[in-house]
Amino acid sequence: MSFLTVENVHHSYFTPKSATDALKNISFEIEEGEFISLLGPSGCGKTTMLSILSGLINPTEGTVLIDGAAPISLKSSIGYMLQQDYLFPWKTIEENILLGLKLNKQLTEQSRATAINLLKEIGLEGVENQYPRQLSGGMRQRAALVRTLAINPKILFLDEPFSALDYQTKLKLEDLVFETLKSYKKTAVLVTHDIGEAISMSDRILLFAAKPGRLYKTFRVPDELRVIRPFEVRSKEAYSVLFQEIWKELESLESHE
Ligand SMILES: Nc1ncnc2c1ncn2[C@@H]1O[C@H](COP(=O)(O)OP(=O)(O)OP(=O)(O)O)[C@@H](O)[C@H]1O
Repeated sequence: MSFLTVENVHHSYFTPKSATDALKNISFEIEEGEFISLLGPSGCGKTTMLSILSGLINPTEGTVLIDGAAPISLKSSIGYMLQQDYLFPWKTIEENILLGLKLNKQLTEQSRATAINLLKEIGLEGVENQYPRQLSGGMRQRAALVRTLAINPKILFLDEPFSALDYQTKLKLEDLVFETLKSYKKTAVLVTHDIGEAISMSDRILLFAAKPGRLYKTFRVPDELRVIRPFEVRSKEAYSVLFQEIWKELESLESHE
């Protein structure tokens, strides 16, 4: 059995006057250590899918299993990286990165040392006693990544974590997150609007279509691109070929709306 399985998931949002089919008949699997991107036009259900995968909402129908368990039962071992870093401004970086461990009752001398070491690995040595406002946006997102990794999550959900950053910082952070997740062999699901980001970071890309939200097509990123860092991927011929292919699919989806 795969590490993560989604079987016949259907989700509708009900209001007193209407029902929206946000997701219809979704099935896919993710292997342990895989990096998957969810890509698609606005309203195709990416956020809804991520909320279901992370146990924030229950699907109207269907099942999700992560390592054999329902997402809701894994709450303390699910990691998030979001568009905003959600660091607490009144806490130091060290207090912020240890927060998840504290909440999960996993804070020990050992886990604290591991978290501080991660901070060093990610290039933030010496900022432990600083406050978030003293750091740049990219540094804060790196601290948020350390806070997430500190709890040693089984899986990470990344919801457009780079979209609020300037272009150069975004490219640098894509590299750093990619290398860090690969070296810790973490399974990750990224929601993004950026085709380039999806190709350069993922093993596979799931393209969703809207109205109703559905899994339209899966793209496997060529092996030659999966073994190099995201920034380098962007200069390869195979990257341009896949970019064009996905671009055309997105255009045809939008023209059918
Ligand atoms: N809480 C809600 N109540 C009612 N309808 C909702 C709710 N959340 C989402 N929807 C609808 O469900 C559909 C899928 O929304 P969702 O936010 O999952 O898509 P998305 O692909 O993440 O969009 P975007 O890229 O714009 O963030 C849309 O039609 C949206 O209007």
